[in-house]
Amino acid sequence: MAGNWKMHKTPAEAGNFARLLRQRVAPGRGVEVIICPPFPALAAVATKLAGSEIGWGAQNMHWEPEGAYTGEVSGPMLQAMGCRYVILGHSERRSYFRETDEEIRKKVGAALACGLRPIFCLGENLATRRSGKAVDFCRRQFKDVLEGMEISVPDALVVAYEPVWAIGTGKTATPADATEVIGALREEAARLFGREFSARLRFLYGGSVKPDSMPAFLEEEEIDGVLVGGASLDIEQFTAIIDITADLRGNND
Ligand SMILES: O=C[C@H](O)COP(=O)(O)O
Repeated sequence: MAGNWKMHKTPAEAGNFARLLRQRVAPGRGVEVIICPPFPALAAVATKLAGSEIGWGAQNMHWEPEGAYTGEVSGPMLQAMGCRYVILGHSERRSYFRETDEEIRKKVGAALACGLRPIFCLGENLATRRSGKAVDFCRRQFKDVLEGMEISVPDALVVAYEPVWAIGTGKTATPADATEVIGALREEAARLFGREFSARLRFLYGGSVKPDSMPAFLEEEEIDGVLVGGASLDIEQFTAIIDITADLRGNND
């Protein structure tokens, strides 16, 4: 269960949320939980979550380790502060900041090289969905970013399928639609990295996930978890999502 906070929460608000989350999510529930605050709040979250099972990550990084790139943050800088995850290729970065698959590929490679786990996002827009080409489009995004990449173990990477038209709109893809795309991505992963790797690679669904909409996704065998935007900002909704997941996975001790 990963929460993408986007451009929300001050360091104080983020630290407070992390403290509450730690209190509310009992260890050993068998659900991996990650929150991804904005850069200025990372240190506050890291402090509150130190020594807990809850992970945290960033929402972007540059592909170079250092240099004259005003306003940018590098993978080694994140890694040095204890960060384990980084969201890359989110559709908001692709659309508002014109990030291309080529740049995302460089970022994913740089993150893997410095020991960060990319949460690599992809997904089609509404026009592509309506044209019936969503599966081919997502498969191409996956291949363009990952083909030829050195990935030591499937656990080094997480892939999030987020149809653009479902993000922040209140509309979700159907679980069957998500399964169709993720199934095709798994086939592509098998072609690129082998069957065993592909079977263990984790895929998330993202797009207007709420406590009431998420169980249907988790019941699909292809879907390993969810990437939550708006609902991850609210402690009640986010912990409800975690509790439901623990129940569905049979780990509600
Ligand atoms: O990264 C998260 C996604 O953009 C989903 O956001 P949302 O749950 O607010 O639709």
